[in-house]
Amino acid sequence: MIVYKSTHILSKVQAGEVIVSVPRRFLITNKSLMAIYGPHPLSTHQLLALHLVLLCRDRESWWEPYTSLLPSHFSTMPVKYPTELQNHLPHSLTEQVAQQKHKIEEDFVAAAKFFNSKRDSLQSQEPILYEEYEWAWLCVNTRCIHLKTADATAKGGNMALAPMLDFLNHAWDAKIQSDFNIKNQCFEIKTLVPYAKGEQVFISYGPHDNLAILKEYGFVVPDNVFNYIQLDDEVWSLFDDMETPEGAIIKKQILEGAGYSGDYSIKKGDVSFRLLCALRLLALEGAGRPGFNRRVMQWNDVVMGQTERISADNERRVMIMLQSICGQVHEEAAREVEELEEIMNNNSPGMHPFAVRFLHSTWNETKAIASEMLIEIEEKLPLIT
Ligand SMILES: C[S@@+](CC[C@H](N)C(=O)[O-])C[C@H]1O[C@@H](n2cnc3c(N)ncnc32)[C@H](O)[C@@H]1O
Repeated sequence: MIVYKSTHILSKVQAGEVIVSVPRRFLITNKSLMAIYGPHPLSTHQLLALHLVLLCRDRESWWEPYTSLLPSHFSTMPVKYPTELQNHLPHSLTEQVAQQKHKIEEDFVAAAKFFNSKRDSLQSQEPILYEEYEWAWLCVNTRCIHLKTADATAKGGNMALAPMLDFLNHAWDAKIQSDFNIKNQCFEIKTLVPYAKGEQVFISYGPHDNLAILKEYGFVVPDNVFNYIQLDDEVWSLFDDMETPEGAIIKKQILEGAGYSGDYSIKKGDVSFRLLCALRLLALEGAGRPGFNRRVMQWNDVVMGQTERISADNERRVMIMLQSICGQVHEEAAREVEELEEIMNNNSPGMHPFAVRFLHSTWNETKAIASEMLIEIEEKLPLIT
């Protein structure tokens, strides 16, 4: 069972009011931990996770009211999915999740080594187990704040745990400001909109699409305006399918040289300019043959914003290529939606129902974006003259 904790307003709040304020002495930072552990070779994330492990082991800890409210598991995070579910992740996420797993493993080794070197001076004598460190690492990942003030001793970013503040949930459209207030020495969250008594307060964890939220925090939000579809794999295979091997190399080098290699995407009703640039170049004929350089100059004019298009024919070919890519993505997403529905209906053991539901939702969103794009292309194609 997921225990979803959230923060609600006790009495009416005006826009501009501070809604959460965590005094410096309650922030768990690299500096505050150095006072306990001394100089150390760890990144702040590695050390915060180790500290959480040790805090949770200490039943007498002053922090028990805080640690007892931390999540009991992270089964909705892709890094914790069973293999059967991981096989349904979009390609763009598979590699990132593998990297995250590798990072946790590396951090565990570094933290365990440091702990062993300090074991005599620390009360906790039992060796650190991977499972408990992974849990603590994910707690830090899903709950830390990033302080803007520079701390030269903090490696890998000036992160901190801010107890209380980390019970605030995310909404992509939350309107807040957060910063450390040097006057009163508190980390504060100010709301930019009013709240009525009893309403849940949200903050924004950043302008993330649902796949990024799923990977870093293990949930998704409805109607996320930051959703998009990454299409690099599809674009590169189109280059290989439509060009001779030499032509593909020439065109990929042109994209590289112009700074337009990769990061191709579409979102609701919008094709990224980078993707259009790549497809416009792919639609140019005769790579490496006479006259090609002149056509590349025309392409360059469009890239630089000096003209809007190369030709009607080029635009039409771009639309047809986009149609083929979106068709492919739509087909894959529809298949994944069906397969995940089957998994949901079968109540597969070892799979958290919310994990399946969230992943299903991301594929449904991909399907919807691709489907809308296909309708738009259908309408646009006959109008290109
Ligand atoms: C900083 S904590 C927020 C407090 C959290 N709800 C708790 O129970 O401790 C971040 C975690 O809260 C959950 N969360 C935050 N915003 C959410 C939302 N809009 N919908 C569902 N879960 C959310 C996710 O599990 C995420 O990893």
